[in-house]
Amino acid sequence: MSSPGPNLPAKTTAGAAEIVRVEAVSKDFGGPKVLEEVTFSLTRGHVHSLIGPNGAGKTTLLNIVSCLYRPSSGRVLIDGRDLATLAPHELAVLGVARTFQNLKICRNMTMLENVLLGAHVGLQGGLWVGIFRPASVVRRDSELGERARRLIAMVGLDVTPETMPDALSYGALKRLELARALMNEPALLLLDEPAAGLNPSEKLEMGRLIGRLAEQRITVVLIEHDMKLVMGVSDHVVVLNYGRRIAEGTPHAVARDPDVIAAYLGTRL
Ligand SMILES: Nc1ncnc2c1ncn2[C@@H]1O[C@H](COP(=O)(O)OP(=O)(O)OP(=O)(O)O)[C@@H](O)[C@H]1O
Repeated sequence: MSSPGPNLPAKTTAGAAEIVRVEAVSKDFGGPKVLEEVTFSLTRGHVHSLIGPNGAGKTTLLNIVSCLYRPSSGRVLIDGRDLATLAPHELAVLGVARTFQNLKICRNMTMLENVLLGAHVGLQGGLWVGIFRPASVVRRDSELGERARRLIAMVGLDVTPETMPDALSYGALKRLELARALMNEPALLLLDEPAAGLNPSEKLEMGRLIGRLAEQRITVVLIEHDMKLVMGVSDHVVVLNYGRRIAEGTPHAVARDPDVIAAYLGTRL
């Protein structure tokens, strides 16, 4: 992953490039709407948090932005491309990666192999290339292996990459998932509750890690219930309640928004 060059512009909202636009998105599953006319846009290289009480529609929205669900109406544009025109596998080409609320780790594969699963490389050349492995394929595999090892270290997993997942703590497995999501050098990273189940020091470390990703110009969308983490790491927060966007803005602004305070029944954000 490349570091930002010295000439990269500082993070500003005004005039900064939009990477995602969610336009009047509604969703139902055959019953009442779980998302209703939700509109907002996300700025490249920023950390955006999607918050709201349980059942507000956060994961549904993330599933729409990652092409797992189609909206019932409205549309989502990534880099100006309407997701309705894309097949789900084309999302990786747009540079979108995600992690899930529940761990999706292959227990019978090493950490390294799990991270390598994040590399979207097809079997170019088919079976014969796979069997005879020309120099270009050997070189590609070795570069991917190096990249996976660097990412394992970057997310702070200080054990040999050949370690089996069963030897890792829950917090370490969350970081392993993050390393796998980074394997394809995403421009847009969608994280569904990356800190759920972590202890306070692991949460702090996850927050630092997310901040470092944004420094590398990766746009992060974070669903998170831990308000300390959200307030500490976000440039921009979108608040959903009963499927509607009730507020958006800086963490400071949304924490003082009366509608947001009411939605959280007075809970201090
Ligand atoms: N596949 C589905 N079929 C039917 N209803 C669904 C489906 N997925 C989500 N829902 C409903 O949509 C609503 C919003 O759910 P969603 O998981 O998006 O909320 P959330 O804000 O992510 O909640 P939480 O914070 O508890 O994870 C809920 O009422 C849920 O039951």
